[in-house]
Order: sequence, then structure tokens, then C-alpha cells
Amino acid sequence: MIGYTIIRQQRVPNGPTLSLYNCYLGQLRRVPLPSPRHNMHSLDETDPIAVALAPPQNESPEERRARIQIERAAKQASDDIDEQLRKEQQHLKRQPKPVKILLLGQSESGKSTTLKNFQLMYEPKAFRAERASWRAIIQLNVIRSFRIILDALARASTDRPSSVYSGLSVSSAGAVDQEPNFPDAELMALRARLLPLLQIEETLVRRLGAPDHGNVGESRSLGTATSSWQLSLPLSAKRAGKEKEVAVPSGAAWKSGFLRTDRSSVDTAHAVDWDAPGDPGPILHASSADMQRLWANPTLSEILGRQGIRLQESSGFFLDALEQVTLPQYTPTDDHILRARLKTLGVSEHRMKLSDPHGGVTREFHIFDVGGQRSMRPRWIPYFEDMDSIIFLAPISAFDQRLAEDPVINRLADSFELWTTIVSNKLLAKTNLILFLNKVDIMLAKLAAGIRLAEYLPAYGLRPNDFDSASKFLRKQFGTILKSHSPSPRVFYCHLTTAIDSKSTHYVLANIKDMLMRLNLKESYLII
Ligand SMILES: Nc1nc2c(ncn2[C@@H]2O[C@H](COP(=O)(O)OP(=O)(O)OP(=O)(O)O)[C@@H](O)[C@H]2O)c(=O)[nH]1
Ligand SMILES: [Mg+2]
Repeated sequence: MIGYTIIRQQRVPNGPTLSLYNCYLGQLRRVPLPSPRHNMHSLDETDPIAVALAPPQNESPEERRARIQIERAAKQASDDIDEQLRKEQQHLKRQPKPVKILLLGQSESGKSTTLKNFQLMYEPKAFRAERASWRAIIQLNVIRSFRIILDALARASTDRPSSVYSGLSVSSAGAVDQEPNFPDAELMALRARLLPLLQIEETLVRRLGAPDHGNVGESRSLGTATSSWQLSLPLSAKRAGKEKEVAVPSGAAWKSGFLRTDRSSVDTAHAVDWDAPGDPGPILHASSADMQRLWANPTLSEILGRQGIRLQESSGFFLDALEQVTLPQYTPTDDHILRARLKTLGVSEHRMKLSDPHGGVTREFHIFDVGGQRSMRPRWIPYFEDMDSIIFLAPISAFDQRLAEDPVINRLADSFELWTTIVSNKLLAKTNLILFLNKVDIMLAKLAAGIRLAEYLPAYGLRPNDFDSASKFLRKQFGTILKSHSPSPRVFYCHLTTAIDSKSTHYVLANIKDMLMRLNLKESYLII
């Protein structure tokens, strides 16, 4: 490293600026200064440097030659340092800035899932080293689903008429009919056996160190609902708003609570402390058969349907993988990690090096993941400056749902409002906006099940209720907002995505990475 202090600079008439340096650079020689005792009277005695630099009064020709030689060497050293500095500054300028991406969108839109996809693509080792931590989150997700089921059974059993006994009802003609909408004795027995599972939740939450086990308090939000939205939503949406959800401050700190401290390998088998006191693995395994039997029970699905609960479409759904998830030494697959749900609080920055396989260029990417709940949104603003790109996630399948934190607001209406706020923000005028119309898989299933988009979005009118028409319509709506609200014209990048599908998502992310690298390279050359 170069280190020096400029003592004095002198400009020789018609010549270069001379700098005398007090160098502590190994290869540079310290310049011995002539004694100030000589020739004092002809100098400005108030300037110690001028005194120091003055040649001795009675200098012999040899001394003069030696002095000039020393001065030349000092000048050379000074020039070398200048040159070295110039080169370093040029190198720094050539070094491209990191590419900065901010992930935005409402809660449960898929921001953290998109980040996981980036990590899986570009930091697979680190991603897989965290399997043990995700195992605990998946266990939490499973128990949360069972809490919803057991509550629904309790509600159904208190709702049923007194004539119903053990799932059988007596018809007016005296015949005994099967009554499918009320829990029978077997269902209630399964419920009683599975109730102790709920205690595991508390243990896991404690290990997670989660400060928030419920809905975060409300504060200012960036958007409000439009009045043109119909808010008669199915019961599932109303119930979803009441469900408590575990959240942790973003970042990696919570993950350490589930990893062995003495592990010597990143293998999950070594990372999980299988014998940790309170590990839920053994209880889940012992309850596995009951859990599977309950979930497969057709009466349960009717009860859930009657209460408007659609677990298959909810976050962190693992009930179709119970056999696998409750194995004694269960280790999550990549696919399971992408499906795991853990609400984000605050903002976290993730750095990774991404390379261009064609040009061999490597760039540092900084990806910012934020909590999407309304109370979190004011915290996004400090990150708006200096962002290269925003990936905005709008979960289009949520057209028939309301916000968990504000149950009067339709989730698709909230996405439109939020998108409007982002595209019109002047701080983001130069930022590339990339829109992901996410949760395509759920959208497909809902439309196929006959849930009508026009019922919740009257502007959709009489268009066919199929995916092609619906996605084109929504894409156009978002595009029109961009065009009419952006402070200056910008390209509308829009992708239909299913973030839990790593293959299709990786394809989209690789294209975005290439595009951002190209833009970043261009910009780097421009500033030189
Ligand atoms: N079926 C399906 N599930 C998805 C998709 N994208 C995300 N999810 C799931 O939806 C849930 C919520 O996704 P997250 O990535 O945690 O949402 P988020 O935007 O980070 O939410 P906050 O942290 O609350 O702001 C997770 O369980 C994901 O696995 C998708 O395209 N299809
Ligand atoms: Mg998140």
C-alpha cells in the first residue's frame, strides 16, 4: 500500500508541480533535507519548509552535485507515486459497480422465494448448507396447517345440530343418513390424538428466536385499495387474515439456532442435531400415520371446503408430502426449501458473485429482500436510491384474497396500488423495473376450478375465464400503469412466473442477470 503525506508543493515557472513527500513506502527513499542552519538570512525565516529546502550557502561543487542528484531522485519518487495513484484511480473507475437489485411486492408475493432461487443458482453450496434450518421451518409450516385443520374440526363439531351423532343424522322419515359435513367419531378421535402436536410450535418458535408470532402492528403504507373492487371474499380469505404467522428479522441469524455448532461438514446429515432435546422429528414421525389419515379423510375436505379453507393454495403447504416430511431423518429437498414459508421482517442484503458464462465476466450482485407487509413498506424507501433494478412481484392468483394485515383490502388491488406507487416514484426514475406476475400455478388451478376473475375485478368484464385471457389482461393493466405513471418513458419488462418452480424461474433469472450485466458493463465503460 502507498502511504505518504504531502509536505509542500512547488510550481516551477513553466515546469511541473514538484511534490516533496514524507514517504513510508518501502521502495522509496526518504529525502535527506539540507541543514536549515545555513543561509538563513536570505530566506523567509517564517517558512520552515523554505528554510529546509534552501541549499547551503557555502555549498561546494561536489555537494551541489550530490544535492541535485538527491533532489532528482526525490522528484522521480514523487512522479512514480503520482503515476501509481493515477493507475489505481483508473483501476477503481474500471471496476464495475455492484449490480443492485431490490425485491419488492406485498407479503407472500414470493420475494424471499425469488431470493432463494438466486442463491440456489449462484451459491448452491451455501444454499444447501442451510437445509437443516429449513427443516425446522417446514416442520413449523406442517404444524401450522394442522392447527388450521384442528380448529376447523372444532368449529364444525360445535356447529352441528343435536340430531347428529357420530357423523350420522336421522332423516325426517326416520332413516339414518350419512352426514358428510360434520366430523364423525373417527375424525374427532384423530383430532384428540393430534392436539399435542401444537405444543411443538412453541418450542420451534422459541428456538427460532422469533420476535413476532402474529400480525405485526400497522403503520403508514404506500398504497390504499381502490373503490372499484368487490370485497365479498370467500371465508378462506377472512380466516387467513386471522391466522398467526411466524416471522423473523431478515438475515441469516435465525438459521444458526438449528445448526450444530460442532459440525465439520455442510452435509445436512451432520448439520442437524438429531438428538437435540425437544427436536420435533420423533413426535412428527410417531404421529405421521394419524396425520396422513386425517388429511386423506374425505369428510375433512368437505368440512374445510364448507368453511372456505383452501390449504393447497396457502403458503407453506406440505400436506401432500407428509410421508416424506415426517421421516425420522428428513432432510428438505431444494423444492421443499422453495416452498417453505417464513415471513420476512425488515430488510436484508445478500451479496453474491455472478459470472457471465460467455464473456467470463464476473459481477458482484447485491440483492435486497424486504418484508412486504404494509407496516414494513416505509422501510423500503431508504433503499430506493442507487438501485439498478427492482423485481416487483405481484401474485396474480390472489385476486380473490384479502391482505392478512388489512382484511378489507383485496390483494390484487393492493398490488396494483403498490405498483403505481413504485413506478411513479421519482427516486426510481432511472431504475429498471421488472414485473413478475407470480403464482401462475395457483392462478391456473383457481381458474380451472371455476373461480371467476370478473367477480373480484369487474373491469375484466365478459372476457373468458381462462388463463390466457386473464394473464394478457393483467399484463396490460400493469403495463398501462407503467406507461401513464412513470416520470419518464421506460421499458416494460414482465414475466409470468411460478417461483416455486426452480427450472422455469432459473431461466427467467438468468436472462435478467445477463441483461443487468450488459447494462452494468455499458455503464462502467461510460464513466471511464
Ligand atoms: N404455489 C406457489 N407458491 C409460491 C410461489 N411463489 C412463492 N410461493 C410460496 O408463497 C409463500 C410466500 O412466499 P415468500 O417468498 O415467503 O413471500 P414474501 O414476498 O417474501 O413475503 P414476506 O416475507 O411476508 O414479505 C412461500 O411459501 C412460497 O413457497 C408460486 O409461484 N407458486
Ligand atoms: Mg419474505
